[in-house]
Amino acid sequence: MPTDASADLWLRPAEPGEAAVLAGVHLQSRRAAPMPDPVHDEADVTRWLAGRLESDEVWVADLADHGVVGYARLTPGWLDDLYVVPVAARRGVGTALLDLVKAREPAGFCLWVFASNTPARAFYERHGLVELESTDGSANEERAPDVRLAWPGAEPLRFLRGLVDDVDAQLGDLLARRAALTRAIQPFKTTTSRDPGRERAVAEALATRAPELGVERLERIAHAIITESLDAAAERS
Ligand SMILES: O=C(O)C(=O)C[C@]1(C(=O)O)C=C[C@@H](O)C=C1
Repeated sequence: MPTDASADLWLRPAEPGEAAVLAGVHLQSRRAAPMPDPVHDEADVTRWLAGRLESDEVWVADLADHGVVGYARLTPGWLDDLYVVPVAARRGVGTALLDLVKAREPAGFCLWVFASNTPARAFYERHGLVELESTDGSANEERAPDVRLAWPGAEPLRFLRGLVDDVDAQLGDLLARRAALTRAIQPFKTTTSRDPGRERAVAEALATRAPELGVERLERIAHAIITESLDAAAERS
């Protein structure tokens, strides 16, 4: 389909045989951006994208004078890839792809961006995405800090509450596990008094995972969790 941005720009679904071309776009745009070096070579990326083309929704941007210059890859609720080659920069290709993704995922979606990629973060901010949590990168292949972003869609409150519900489901499981451990420890203790040193250490450990909250807040949160866990344990016995 032609885009509003330019009569020369076309967006169309990717074809099954395009993995090699898209791998070139992927690696060229990665190398031009302030991102960690790719951990996979072109052959690996091509093989991986060939698989993704079978399962994911992939849209390609074609510029009349350059051919394929960008692509976007979506899975339900996520924008997994959005890459534009440097030669096509500032021609509205990224915006056109992002607008298409918004139209395809009107309820909202998330994506990950490397923390170091400040141009991409500014681009997404200009386009109404909001930054969610930051990580230290230990869960990604590059081991580089990253940030989750959300486009909250047509009904932001509904979309963001859906994300809260997902996290609360995990938090509930973690609270159940933690309360059970607090209970299991008690019979092995020689005193029923609380151990402020241990509780401070718990808060400090939590702060390495949730720096946005800081040790003092986490100490209060841990205190409430431990108080209620001890109370629940006492009620059971
Ligand atoms: O480690 C202990 O001594 C516990 O009793 C467990 C626990 C906790 O739940 O983390 C609970 C109470 C103490 O004040 C400190 C820690």
